[in-house]
Amino acid sequence: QNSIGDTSSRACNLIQLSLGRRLLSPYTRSPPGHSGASEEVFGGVRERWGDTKINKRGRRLEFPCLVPSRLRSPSSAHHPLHRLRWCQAPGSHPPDALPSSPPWLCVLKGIKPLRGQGGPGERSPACPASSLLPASLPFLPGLLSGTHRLTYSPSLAHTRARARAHTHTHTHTHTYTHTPTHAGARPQAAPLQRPVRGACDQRARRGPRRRGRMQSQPREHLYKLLVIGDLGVGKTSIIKRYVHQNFSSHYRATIGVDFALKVLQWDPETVVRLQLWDIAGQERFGNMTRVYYREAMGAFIVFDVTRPATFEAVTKWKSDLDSKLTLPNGKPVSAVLLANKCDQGKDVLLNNGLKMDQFCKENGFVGWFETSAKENINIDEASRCLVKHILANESDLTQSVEADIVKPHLPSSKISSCSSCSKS
Ligand SMILES: Nc1nc2c(ncn2[C@@H]2O[C@H](COP(=O)(O)OP(=O)(O)OP(=O)(O)O)[C@@H](O)[C@H]2O)c(=O)[nH]1
Repeated sequence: QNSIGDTSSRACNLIQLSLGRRLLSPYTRSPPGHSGASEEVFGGVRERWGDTKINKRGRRLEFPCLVPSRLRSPSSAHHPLHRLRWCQAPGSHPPDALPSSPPWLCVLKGIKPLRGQGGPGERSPACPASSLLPASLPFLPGLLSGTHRLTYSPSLAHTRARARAHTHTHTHTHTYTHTPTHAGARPQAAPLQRPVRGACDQRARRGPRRRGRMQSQPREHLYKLLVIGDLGVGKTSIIKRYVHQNFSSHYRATIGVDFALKVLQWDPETVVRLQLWDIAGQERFGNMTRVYYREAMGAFIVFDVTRPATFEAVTKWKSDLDSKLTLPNGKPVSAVLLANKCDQGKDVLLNNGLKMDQFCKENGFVGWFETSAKENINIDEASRCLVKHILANESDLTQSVEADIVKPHLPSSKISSCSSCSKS
């Protein structure tokens, strides 16, 4: 338990949330009268907490967890990754509106706004009552230190909404600080050790359409990817290999969900950040997958080539995914099939590559790869295949949003001017 400050105070509100292997209990509201800011390093995240602010009517607002204003951007409330949310602890004074100016925006991670408290969760679109969503904790450290410029493509849903409002789509740019010290910034994987099989549907275009931009800033994409499959097939090991370049033969079952971040330099102009959600194999039998799947852009479905039963479960995982998650245009999210543990040489299932191609076609996978987390085989390739399809999907969606917009198109002779103006 990681409580902060005066926990005996009435105002202290400890919220615990178990995410994956962590027990998160970071949110303790400051006691009344406490107006200073404290900092707590939590899960590698340096957070400010306990600040108070006096609003125009002299009410003191208390914030259980705060992030610096430099994270604010027009899109931050809808940010698919950081899930910046407005939130307040129960019993504290609700603000009349979201603070419109710096210094603070509240960040919510896995906290469900309480109904009946008059809290902003009921009033603010930035904090829907259903915001019980695990946080992107591994991503915040990078955001809170160093200097970095981010061009952020908003989530697809958000793009669509903005496009409707403004009749054109665009990216948002905001500045925040960043030091590439996290694991995602580590060097790329070593080259493959042996020829491997697999296939990636090549129909996806090479990447997002380039748009004319004033300056050549790197474009950043943030994508949530799911890694799902039966117990013990090697999901965690694949992520560990991909992100941290290590492997352990020790098996420890994932509980709930775990997270990791991988940063890819996609091309000289594009950086892709992958938020990998490692979902416990046992979750298919629980109710949480719907929550975990939310807003994901792609998925790896993993099976163990040494255990045919895990291959049989692949179709169940895929239909679970498709029934709970679709892109804004109603299409299924891109999914890549990983036949893991191919180093064990028992890949009878895969001896006929053609059959696997057929299986993927029938079940809506954009590709399949024989992988080994142990020997680092094909993991980078599988990821590139998935990202390529996600980028292509995003590009298609942006275009369809643009196509949806109805622009008035009148012949010039029929363009009427204001009658009162023409009278003069
Ligand atoms: N030989 C071999 N063993 C592997 C490979 N990948 C994972 N393993 C082993 O398989 C076992 C299970 O791996 P995990 O990565 O924990 O499996 P998981 O799918 O995350 O399991 P859950 O968290 O329970 O869903 C561990 O003992 C790993 O060392 C691989 O590519 N080759």
